[in-house]
Amino acid sequence: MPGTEVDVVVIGMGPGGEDLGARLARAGLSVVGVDARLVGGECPYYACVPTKMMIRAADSLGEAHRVDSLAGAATTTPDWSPVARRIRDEATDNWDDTVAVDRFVAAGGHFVRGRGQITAPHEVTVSTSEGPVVFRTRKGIVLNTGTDPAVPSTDGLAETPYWTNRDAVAIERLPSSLVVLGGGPVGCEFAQLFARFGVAVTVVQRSERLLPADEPEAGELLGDVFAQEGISVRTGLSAARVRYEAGAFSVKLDNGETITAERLLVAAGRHTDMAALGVGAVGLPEDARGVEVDERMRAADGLWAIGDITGRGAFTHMSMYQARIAAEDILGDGGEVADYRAVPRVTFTDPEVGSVGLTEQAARDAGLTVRVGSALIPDSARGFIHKVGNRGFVKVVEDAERGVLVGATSVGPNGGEVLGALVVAVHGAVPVSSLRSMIYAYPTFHRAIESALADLA
Ligand SMILES: Cc1cc2nc3c(=O)[nH]c(=O)nc-3n(C[C@H](O)[C@H](O)[C@H](O)COP(=O)(O)OP(=O)(O)OC[C@H]3O[C@@H](n4cnc5c(N)ncnc54)[C@H](O)[C@@H]3O)c2cc1C
Ligand SMILES: NC(=O)c1ccc[n+]([C@@H]2O[C@H](COP(=O)([O-])OP(=O)(O)OC[C@H]3O[C@@H](n4cnc5c(N)ncnc54)[C@H](O)[C@@H]3O)[C@@H](O)[C@H]2O)c1
Repeated sequence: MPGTEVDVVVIGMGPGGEDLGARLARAGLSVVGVDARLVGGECPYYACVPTKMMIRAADSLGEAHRVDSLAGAATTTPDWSPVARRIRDEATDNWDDTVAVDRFVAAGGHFVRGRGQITAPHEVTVSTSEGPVVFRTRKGIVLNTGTDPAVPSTDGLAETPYWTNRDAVAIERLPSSLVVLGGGPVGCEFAQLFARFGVAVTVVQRSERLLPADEPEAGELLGDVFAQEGISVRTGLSAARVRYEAGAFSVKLDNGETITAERLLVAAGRHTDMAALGVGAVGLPEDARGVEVDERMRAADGLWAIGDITGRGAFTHMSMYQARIAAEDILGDGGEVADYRAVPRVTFTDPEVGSVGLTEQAARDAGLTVRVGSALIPDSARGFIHKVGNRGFVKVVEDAERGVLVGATSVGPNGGEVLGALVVAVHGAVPVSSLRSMIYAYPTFHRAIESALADLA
């Protein structure tokens, strides 16, 4: 097949691919953007934006329950319909990406709806509803294909109408009960928001605690908060068998216990099919979990990769960050190289769990001489004033030889916002002595940073 010659083909238009494609098109390159589903990717249609709208609503209910302790009495009548409406109308345009496609086209890009595959170096074949379309690239191909929900091979699960995040954000009606398989960020965010709407939620988490990628104190605290809110958290367990009969799931755990619920949500991580992307055509392993890239996002001659598939943190801000670096490289502008020392991440539970850089254990494993300090939010003036809902802490991890923070965690009300100061500290390698000499406004939650720094030992 001869194929159309263009400068760049972007396969998969997640947040980074959309941004990079438009940047290159605005710079005058001929750019083809390919997406099998919706331009913008997982984040606006199935992940960050709709889930944070759900959380915003659920947290308003959670906060209303605190009125009793602080300001009299409040009763709530939870109703999912405003949430469903907001997601449909304000977040996703009823899962229609016309606005995003038009934005890309207005920037000068050419959009093709279909599934792209690398079929040779500098060659992409797109399976469209009208048959295959071939493009040859002068500069190269950018992969931003993201991930799909990983579905465990649990006996019987595949035959059931389980939900993934893509189903859960589109529901019109709440279930009465829900089992969540997985206690990472996706499982924890969904578990709490549904529980706050009155759903009876059980989290089954294979690891020994929730949010195992974060500091142990964070997962332990969240487990306590979940228990207080009536969420059943079953750690160190996974499902051995799943059945769906008469409108109910029954989940047999590997300790023999059986849990029943109206719905089951799979939140057990993500996966990507490298073979289907055709990376073997440019000499990359098809059985890999992702695409390895250098500091300018180059994966092979004429191939760049950005976003979740690079394995550097499955976050929208990472996809956008890498997009900027790859775009500058493609345009020959030199530009910056990737620096992953201060990657921030926030799980939007209540309390929010924010972290940056290395955990204490990761810093020790890296051979650093580590000092840690922490401070509890309830012990701070603001935590005392806040009272109910004040659980949280700030923990800082110092490379004692250099006298700089290499990691930090901020859990609490607005924990993700407090994290901002800690990201500056880690990214800028601000000396701990300077951080200690700063003035921290009274009575803010971020004053706990000052206390955690004073605790460094
Ligand atoms: C429930 C949930 C909540 C989340 N919340 C947050 C959050 O609050 N903050 C945050 O930073 N991150 C969050 N994330 C992670 C975030 O969604 C991703 O990191 C983000 O979408 C970036 O992904 P990406 O750029 O790799 O591509 P994606 O967004 O995954 O998009 C990839 C695109 O490629 C397309 N595609 C795939 N294969 C092909 C192919 N062969 N041909 C053509 N097109 C293809 C897909 O259709 C898709 O549109 C959340 C994730 C989940 C699941
Ligand atoms: N706020 C945010 O930034 C945000 C929110 C959601 C997701 N994300 C990103 O999306 C990615 C995916 O998140 P996730 O929570 O789906 O994945 P994850 O891999 O972080 O967590 C999945 C959890 O499921 C557990 N698990 C796996 N198989 C299981 C089984 N069979 N039974 C019980 N438990 C099982 C694992 O122990 C693990 O802790 C993450 O990288 C995350 O950072 C980010």
